Amino acid sequence: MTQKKTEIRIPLFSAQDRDNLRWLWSKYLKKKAPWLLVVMLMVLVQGLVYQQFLSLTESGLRVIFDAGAINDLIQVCAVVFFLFAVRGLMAYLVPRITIRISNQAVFEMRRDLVSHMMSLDLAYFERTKSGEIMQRLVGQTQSLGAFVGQSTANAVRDAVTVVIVSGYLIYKNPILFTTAVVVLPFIIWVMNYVAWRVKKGQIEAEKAIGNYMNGIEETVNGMRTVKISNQEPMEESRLLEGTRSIRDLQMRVQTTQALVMPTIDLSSAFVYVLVIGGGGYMVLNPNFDVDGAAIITFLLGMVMVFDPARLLAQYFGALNGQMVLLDRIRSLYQETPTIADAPAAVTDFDTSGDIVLSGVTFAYSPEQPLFDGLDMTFKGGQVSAIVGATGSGKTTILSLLSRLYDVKGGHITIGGTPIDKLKVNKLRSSFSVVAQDIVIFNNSIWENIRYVNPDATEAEVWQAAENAEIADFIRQRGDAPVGPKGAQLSGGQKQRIAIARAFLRDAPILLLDEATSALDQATEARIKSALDRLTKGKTTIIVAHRLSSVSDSDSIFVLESGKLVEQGKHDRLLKENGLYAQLYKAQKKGYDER
Ligand SMILES: Nc1ncnc2c1ncn2[C@@H]1O[C@H](COP(=O)(O)OP(=O)(O)OP(=O)(O)O)[C@@H](O)[C@H]1O
Repeated sequence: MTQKKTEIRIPLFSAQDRDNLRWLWSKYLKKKAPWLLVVMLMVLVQGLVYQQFLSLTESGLRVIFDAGAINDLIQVCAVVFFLFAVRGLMAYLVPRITIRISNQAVFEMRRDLVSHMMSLDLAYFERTKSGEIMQRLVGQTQSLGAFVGQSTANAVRDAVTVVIVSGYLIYKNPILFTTAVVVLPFIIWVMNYVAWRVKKGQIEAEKAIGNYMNGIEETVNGMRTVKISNQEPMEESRLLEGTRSIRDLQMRVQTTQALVMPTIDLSSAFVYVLVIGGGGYMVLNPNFDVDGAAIITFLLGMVMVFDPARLLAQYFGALNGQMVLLDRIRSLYQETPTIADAPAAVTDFDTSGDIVLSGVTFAYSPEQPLFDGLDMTFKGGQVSAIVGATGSGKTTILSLLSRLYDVKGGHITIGGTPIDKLKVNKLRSSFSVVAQDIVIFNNSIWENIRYVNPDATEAEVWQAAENAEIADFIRQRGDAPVGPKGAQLSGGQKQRIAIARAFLRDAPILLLDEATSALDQATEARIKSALDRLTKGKTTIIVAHRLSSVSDSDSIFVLESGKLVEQGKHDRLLKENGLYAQLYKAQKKGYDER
């Protein structure tokens, strides 16, 4: 059975579009209303100039046809020149104002987008392509800003001109004008078709551009893997495929938009013929009180209507594409953070107290539950370790403590205070974290360390660097930036920067996730003694695969598939001969065999 292909028509100016426009107006344009009013007045003057020009032309032509006084003709010419000078002045001032308004609106939109983006949960960034975010912050805001500024002002000017000149022509010769507008339904039909196709194409084009930008980011960031796996041709063809689909979609949008001009041109040619024919008939027929000057002026008026009408039609053709951009931009604002300060959030809590997880349930996605009633207590001021197989949920526990994600059930308390009753920034500032995925910025190592505490003194930063055994390397490299994402550094150097950050931050709770896994044993041993000094008296939670590095912890928690299966000190766990003992023996055997 063949499936009938049904095409979903995307509504033009849907309720959503109207709502988006209202939002744009109230958020970014309303406060500029006085300036917009000035623009409107100037635009009105421009339209009136055309009407006056037509009226004066008719008088001038009569002077010529009726062999009138030359002075009258000079007077008409002088006034026409003056009127166009006024129109020229307006044409200069209007863009000056609208460019200011639109660039300011783009600036405010980007500022708000960035600020809103910063408030969003980590989960948003994990499910959204970075290409899409960049596209909103860069291209879409720019394009929309330019459109609402200059293009819309021009469109209003054109609309005013069309209305005023048409009004004048109706007043002068209603019969001829009615004859001329027979083409209107045809123009409306074409415009409707164009607008719908443009909107549909623009939605697909925006998706394609987002995918393309994301592809570039992935390829550039993963160049090491690309090269080592000889996958340059594959990446090249992936990006080529992306550009190809953008080209095809843009061509489709622009080819459709290109229908506007010939439609208007054809319609105008038809109208001119009607006006010359019908107007000529009126002049020749004594039943009509119409002379040659009136018909020439009428024809001139029609030319003056069609030119702005053509631009106006183009504007409406593009407008639907812009509605798509507006919707994309607004959708980012509509993302709401779930991890935020509770209404009566407190700032004071006992950072040295126990960290308790009670009946914690959590899942990254409903299909894959991770914790289902997890109970754990990390004693305040002590060193606890979490061990277990890869994927058992160790890092997730650290993420839940700092509210990078919120628990789905149960609760976590620090010193007796539930963490969701604390101000989020206060909670997070109580942690020094050395994470598995270390983020390094393209700056000097020194600046990278200072990042976690911009108010630190120079001596404090150096002390932290000394503690993390990276100071000599800083002296060697000086202020040289370390490349995007720290590409010019080794894994161990990045890890030492992260450890230096933890020293510099010196927060009351330490979370160390595989903090020394990339270090050679000699460096690890040296850093370990410094870390021991750092962790002294602080609640410390260490996640480690190398069990020998956590064997002296006050308490060791053993996780298996999101469940706490064992807990205790190293010796006791060995005696119990459970999972920990198995893991420990397996690792020891591995070392002994080397
Ligand atoms: N951001 C995420 N979105 C969805 N699933 C995730 C995310 N982070 C981790 N997971 C999944 O949750 C589970 C636990 O991950 P977690 O990183 O906590 O494990 P881990 O014990 O720290 O592992 P490892 O020892 O390999 O670092 C894994 O199955 C992982 O695939």
